[in-house]
Amino acid sequence: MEGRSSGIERNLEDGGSKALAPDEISHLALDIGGTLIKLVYFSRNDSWSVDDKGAKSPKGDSPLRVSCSNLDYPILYGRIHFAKFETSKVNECLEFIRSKKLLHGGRWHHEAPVSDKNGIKATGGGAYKFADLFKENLGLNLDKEDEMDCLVGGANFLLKAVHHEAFTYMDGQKEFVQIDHNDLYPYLLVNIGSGVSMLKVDGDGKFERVSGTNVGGGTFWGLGRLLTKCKSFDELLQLSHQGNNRVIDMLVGDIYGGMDYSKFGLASTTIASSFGKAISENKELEDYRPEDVARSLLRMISNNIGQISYLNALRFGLKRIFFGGFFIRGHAYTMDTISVAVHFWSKGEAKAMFLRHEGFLGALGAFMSYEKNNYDGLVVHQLVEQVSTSASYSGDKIHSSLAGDLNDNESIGCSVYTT
Ligand SMILES: Nc1ncnc2c1ncn2[C@@H]1O[C@H](COP(=O)(O)OP(=O)(O)OP(=O)(O)O)[C@@H](O)[C@H]1O
Ligand SMILES: CC(C)(CO)[C@@H](O)C(=O)NCCC(=O)O
Repeated sequence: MEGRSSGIERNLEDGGSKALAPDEISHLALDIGGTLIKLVYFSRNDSWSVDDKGAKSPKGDSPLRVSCSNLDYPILYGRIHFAKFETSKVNECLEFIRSKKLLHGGRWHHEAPVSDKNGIKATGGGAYKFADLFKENLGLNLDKEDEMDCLVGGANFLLKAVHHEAFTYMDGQKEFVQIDHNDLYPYLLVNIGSGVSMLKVDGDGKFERVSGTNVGGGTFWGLGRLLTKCKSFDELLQLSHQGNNRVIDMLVGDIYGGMDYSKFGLASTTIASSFGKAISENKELEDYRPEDVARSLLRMISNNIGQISYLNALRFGLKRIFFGGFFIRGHAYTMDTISVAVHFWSKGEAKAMFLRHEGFLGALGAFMSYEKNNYDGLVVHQLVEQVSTSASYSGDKIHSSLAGDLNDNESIGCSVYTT
């Protein structure tokens, strides 16, 4: 995973490697998962400002203020930035935070209580596992937020605040979904990370973790690495593009002599048994093309997750299923497989939807949880624009990111106020 093995940052407004002045950066939040660390922070930017109607005004301090609980706060303009790192290379994350001076930024208006000095919001299992490492290396206290709370907080925030966040994907067609804020709940949130969590979401902070499966993104990457000798997740995904799963999967037609099993709606092309052909042929792993193995594996795991998701949606009578987590990576074949599985099993009743900021739900939830504090809370007042550039960070170099990977080249322009 050359160039991507280090931190990957989206849309560096300052041109990339230059660290922003410390007081321009704040509200750093982390989601430290089993495979990836996701990092989100706000950078203040006075080079543009936007009024309530979305009109831009010239550089300078904003005259706008917002009233909240009888208090008056100045509105600040800037961007929410996203970055990710491999958890196994946590030191690169530490170095990124250090080199970009992310931890000194921040407290604009109030002095934080002494106990909270140098504290940042963090979620995911790594917030526990790496607490000492962050403390020893950066002097940083990880203020732990529950990972499911954060997933739901992040998903609700994105669905309500970001235009064109959710979309369907079927037969190569991507269609953005208009979210009706008054008719968002209930929905099923399926987060496909290393493992998979399924949550029934009924409102802000109102949810239940209804299911999960250990066959998730970690399974795809782990098994795929062993079977194909791929060196990176992106390479494995790329391989799967070129593969043909029918070489390894046993299809209904293979069993039925080329015919459909139409009595039960099973077309001859339906997979009857993932990897099923590998038992009947006198072949070793080396005799299969890694492309075909990668394709079968991706199909097997996506299908399985789609099916379990459908069953859980059925359990609770949910029609909308939103999929997040970095397993998806905006990858057409993955989304198509999940969509077809949901469509097939629900007979078109349930809809699979995907999120543009799929992998950052937890980190955004942790970021939004600053708002809950009664000091130094950050309230996103308005999301203004969506700008894409093709920049990624590795050490102090900028690389261009993978084409089509929405999460690798974005930050969100926004106005905020701090309470
Ligand atoms: N660059 C990458 N390197 C490794 N895995 C990747 C990469 N990009 C996407 N993935 C996939 O994303 C998965 C991790 O997704 P995500 O970051 O959402 O979960 P996590 O937070 O690490 O896991 P968990 O929530 O289970 O602790 C990996 O298991 C892999 O399938
Ligand atoms: C353990 C977590 C929550 C860690 O993020 C995740 O990897 C997961 O949901 N795994 C699936 C566990 C299960 O429900 O079988």
